[in-house]
Amino acid sequence: QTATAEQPPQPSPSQDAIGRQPARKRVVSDFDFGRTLGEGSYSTVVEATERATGRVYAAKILDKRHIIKEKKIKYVNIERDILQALHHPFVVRLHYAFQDSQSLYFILDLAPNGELLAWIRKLGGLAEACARFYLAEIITAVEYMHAERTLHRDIKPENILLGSNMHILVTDFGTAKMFKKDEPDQRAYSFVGTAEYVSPELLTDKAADCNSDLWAIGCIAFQLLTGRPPFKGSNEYQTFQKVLKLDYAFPPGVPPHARDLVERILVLDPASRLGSTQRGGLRELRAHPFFRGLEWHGLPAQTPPPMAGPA
Ligand SMILES: C[C@@H](Nc1nc2c(c3cc(-c4cn[nH]c4)ccc13)C(=O)N=C/C2=C\CC1CC1)C(C)(C)C
Repeated sequence: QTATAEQPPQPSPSQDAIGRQPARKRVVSDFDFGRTLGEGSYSTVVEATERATGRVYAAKILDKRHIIKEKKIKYVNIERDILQALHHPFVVRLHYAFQDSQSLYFILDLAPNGELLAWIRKLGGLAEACARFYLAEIITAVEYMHAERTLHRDIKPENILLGSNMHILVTDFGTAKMFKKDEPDQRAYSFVGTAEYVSPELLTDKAADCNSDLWAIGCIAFQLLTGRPPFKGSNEYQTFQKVLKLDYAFPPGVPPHARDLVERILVLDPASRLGSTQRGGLRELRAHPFFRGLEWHGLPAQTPPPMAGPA
């Protein structure tokens, strides 16, 4: 198409105003699938390179027959809808979704620096400045989800990934719950999370709400500081007993402010937890002395402190 002097080139009908291609439906053959990154209960996550652009993503692949046999279709649709609805720098983004005869494919952000859990294990916990920074990012991400009427319900260090810039990407919404605007009872009754992070109220009256995600944040805070979750039994039942009895202890060397923050969150009565919905929500955590000096605004634009283990 040649542009004459007086007539600028008109974008051809297949191009939109600024010459961009409209988003074309992707198919399996658009991608080369590579190494396995993680295994979920009903899915595998592998590296996926888009042939046309060379862009590298993560592909969550679900076997359709297995999903149908296990009656998980509802959960898969819930996860896709929630991933499509959430837009935040600290939440993994869904770029494309498609299927072939055997599988469903979700094409998502790749988190090249893997799971936060791997870093905690490698370093035996994080230095106070790192624990502060990453706890603040986790609180920011969960606060955003709660503002979008979404409970994650399975927050844990293996679901908190690290992007190439070492900021967090929260993932695994297969067990999340998004409430409708006018839904009166913002509590969910259908799922129990991972034993080490499950809240006492979920074990006693099966009801999970924002305060249950807050409890998990308290468990993660302990683990960031000490390298291990607060409640860990030799089996799931033992772990549940420890949770119900608030049976945990700090190892020596945890700074007093950090210890105080954990102790104010890991409270059996959900409403009495620092950051509970009854006390005004997660924003209450920002004022705690442990976060003194941290700039809460613009975390995605800040440079994370270099990953380091406890002194
Ligand atoms: C939590 C998940 N594990 C993972 N899910 C995702 C990863 C991921 C990456 C590494 C990794 C990268 N480098 N080294 C390790 C290790 C585990 C990963 C990623 O990059 N992008 C999106 C992901 C998930 C999105 C999808 C849930 C919606 C489980 C264990 C369930 C498979």
